[in-house]
Amino acid sequence: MTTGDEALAAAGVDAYLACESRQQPNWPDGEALASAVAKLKQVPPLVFAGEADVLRGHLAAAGRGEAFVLQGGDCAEIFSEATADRIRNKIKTILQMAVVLTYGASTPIVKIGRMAGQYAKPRSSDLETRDGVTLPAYRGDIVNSSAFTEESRIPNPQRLVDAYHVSASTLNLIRAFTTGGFADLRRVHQWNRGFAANPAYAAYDQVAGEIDRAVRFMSAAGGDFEALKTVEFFSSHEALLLDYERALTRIDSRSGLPYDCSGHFLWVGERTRQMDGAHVAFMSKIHNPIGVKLGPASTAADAVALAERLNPNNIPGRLTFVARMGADKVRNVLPGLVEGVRDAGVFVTWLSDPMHGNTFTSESGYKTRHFDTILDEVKGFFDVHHDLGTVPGGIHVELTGDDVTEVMGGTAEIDDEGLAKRYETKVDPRLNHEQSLELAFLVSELLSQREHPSLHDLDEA
Ligand SMILES: O=C[C@H](O)[C@H](O)COP(=O)(O)O
Ligand SMILES: C=C(OP(=O)(O)O)C(=O)O
Ligand SMILES: [Mn+2]
Repeated sequence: MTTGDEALAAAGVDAYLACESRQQPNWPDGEALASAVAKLKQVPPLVFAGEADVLRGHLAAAGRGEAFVLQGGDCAEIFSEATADRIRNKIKTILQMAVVLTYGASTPIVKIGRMAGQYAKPRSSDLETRDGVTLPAYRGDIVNSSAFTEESRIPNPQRLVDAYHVSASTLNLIRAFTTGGFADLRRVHQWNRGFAANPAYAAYDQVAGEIDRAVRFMSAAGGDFEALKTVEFFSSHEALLLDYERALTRIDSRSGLPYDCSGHFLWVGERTRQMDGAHVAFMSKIHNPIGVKLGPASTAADAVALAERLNPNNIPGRLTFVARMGADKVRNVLPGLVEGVRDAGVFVTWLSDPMHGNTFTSESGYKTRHFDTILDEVKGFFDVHHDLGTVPGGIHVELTGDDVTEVMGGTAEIDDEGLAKRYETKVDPRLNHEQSLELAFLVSELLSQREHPSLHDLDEA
């Protein structure tokens, strides 16, 4: 055992091993798994604990309404798609959305990618059947391959190590794009102008024009555009494979506390958030800002118990709840949860995931979602917070920067037939580039209706 392992064990990080761990692969080769885990315990961390602390502060601000979170990216990242073009398109889309949202929110936008680590997928079934042939389900590139052959579906521990390296190269490019000039506000704004200039998207031209005037005003008033050439961008993924997450956990040299250095922000999924389960046990010991997905069956008691367990010291920004209720349930189920948490006096940042409660199979057999339902769930989320006087802290969406056809609707009116054109996702349907921007313009409008601190208040702060 290495010294690092001893220190982590002493910090209680291994207590999760005594709990039931759902959604883990059946690795057929225990020795190969042990060897992969041993390698991962030696590699450099992907993120620095200090960066995770900075993000915690931003999430706390979002929980108070002083910032707004945009978390987005693939449902399942794919190793072979970690190319410069695809990563650039995704970053570009998120940056474009962020500029539009900044205008509506009049607050900073906290940008978090479901990127550089989103490789493990929980599944509703262990098996998949096609044309009478049944094989183990695809569980994400970190476990097996999506190709429908017996060989491809065998969990291969070498993939844990591959996931680390692909995450490292993705993160490297993200850091380059966001600090090397690509993210310059004026450049991103010009991309948005291009989008809104398309007659099909004329509905957004007025807001794009207002942003244009705001940018010109800043320029005339001597605004510091140099500072707006770089942006902060954080990485996140579902902490599903505990062998991987544990192997990338390190003791922070500054504080002596354990951080999971596979990403800045990690979340527990709807299928693995049991109070007595291994995921909650593991997450309770790491010091990153963390999230928990809450589906429509969640109760206020569940939410409060999770908050007390995962954030016993009630540290602002430590815990984010990501509500994924479904458009038809958000207005009925979410108020009880938000009220329960508020009345218990626990600090939580609330995000809306309008994707996962709104999935259905189209007549032609595609797993899809409809743009209108996605927007309706976000609206419901804002309504609930408005009625309770609480804070809608951000959105969590599945998107890609490419022109795929996976989600129905939007101005381009993708219909069932249209889904076949470019349906590429290996798990859940993603908003394409244009649908993502549309959503940003529409959410920006909702944000602009929120109460804003007056400039006078900002002065006093
Ligand atoms: O991304 C979320 C889940 O992994 C996904 O929705 C599960 O999908 P399934 O029902 O196809 O397994
Ligand atoms: C698995 C996911 O979501 P949930 O846990 O909310 O189903 C996901 O975010 O891809
Ligand atoms: Mn998904």
